[in-house]
Amino acid sequence: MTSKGPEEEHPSVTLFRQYLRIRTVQPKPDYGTNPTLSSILLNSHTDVVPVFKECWSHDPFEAFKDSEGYIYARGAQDMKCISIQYLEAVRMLKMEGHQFPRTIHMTFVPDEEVGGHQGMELFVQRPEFQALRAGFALDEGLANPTDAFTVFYSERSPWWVRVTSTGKPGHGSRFIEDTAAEKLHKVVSSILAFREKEWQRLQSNPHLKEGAVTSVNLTKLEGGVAYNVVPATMSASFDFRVAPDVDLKAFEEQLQSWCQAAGEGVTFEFGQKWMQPQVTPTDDSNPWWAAFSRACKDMNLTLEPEILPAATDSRYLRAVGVPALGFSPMNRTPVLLHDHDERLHEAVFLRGVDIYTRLLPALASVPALPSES
Ligand SMILES: CSCC[C@H](NC=O)C(=O)O
Ligand SMILES: [Zn+2]
Ligand SMILES: [Zn+2]
Repeated sequence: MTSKGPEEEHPSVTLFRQYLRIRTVQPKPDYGTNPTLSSILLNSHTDVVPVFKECWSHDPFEAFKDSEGYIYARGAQDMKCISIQYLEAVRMLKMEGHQFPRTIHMTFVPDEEVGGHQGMELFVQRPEFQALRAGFALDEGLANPTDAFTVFYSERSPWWVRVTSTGKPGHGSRFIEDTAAEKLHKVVSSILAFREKEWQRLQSNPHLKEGAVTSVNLTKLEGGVAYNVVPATMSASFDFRVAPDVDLKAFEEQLQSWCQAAGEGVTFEFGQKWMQPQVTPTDDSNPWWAAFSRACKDMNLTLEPEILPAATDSRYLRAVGVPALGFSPMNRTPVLLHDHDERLHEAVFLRGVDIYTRLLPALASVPALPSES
């Protein structure tokens, strides 16, 4: 039992012996890092979105691997792949005995898919978060079907808006004026006309990517009690995703004026209203970007920097001053997050581990910033 050679040694014993080799001797313990420098935060969320099981080729929680190597599961792209890739890359680097000036932290947070309000939004306000001293963060991005890799340096601001219209009720057989439905229809038309304008702007400019324009969808209509009763109130809910260069105050005034123009008794409320869009600079003035893009270049990876159309926990990190990049190392992969048959090829997954084993040393070795010296 005790005389086994190294190849047979119990992994717990190996880990114990590795730990013993780190010279954490007081009064100058070598904790393996330069604790005066800010750290690298590798963030991932553990929750996934629901499934329509009957629309899947395989049980979405079985992680079935087909004969070609595609792994089918909810979370295969969003974002259980990345959680394990971080862990595997860090494990490899530790196994090879690497140490870097900056500490690498990993966070596995809940509730991203429902807005992060009980997750990252709270966490960034906690002393435990401050204690991590994060200087830079990596978080999720999206797959890219081409050879290139997409990297997200900002996100659109989610604004969930419910417009409520009130008007004259009455019998369904009559020509009633000033009804809730008629006024709601006007607001819906104004907002959908704006949607069309943004869509055309996106279509007509090949340099613009989806995240650079504002999108909106009508996602809910509520109201009414019976065919022959004109209701006194009706509402429409919209999912706006506001581009980061939009003047948010002016945009809110625009919403106000669409409602006003529809008539009396039309109001709106927010279900979600993000007011702190931030952009992580993607030029060499940002040393984190310089290290990230240089490491990618060294691996011959083509990067496509974009604004994320949706919202992730990166917005909370950026809002408290931690520059963040959204990066899911999945090229040649269709974007299947939240979709039926979400899947990832095992070779793409494994390459992602390799990519992180190159990225992490580069990021964790960024020299002291002017603010850190
Ligand atoms: C705006 S809170 C919801 C966050 C959600 N994130 C991922 O899909 C999204 O709808 O973008
Ligand atoms: Zn996600
Ligand atoms: Zn998601």
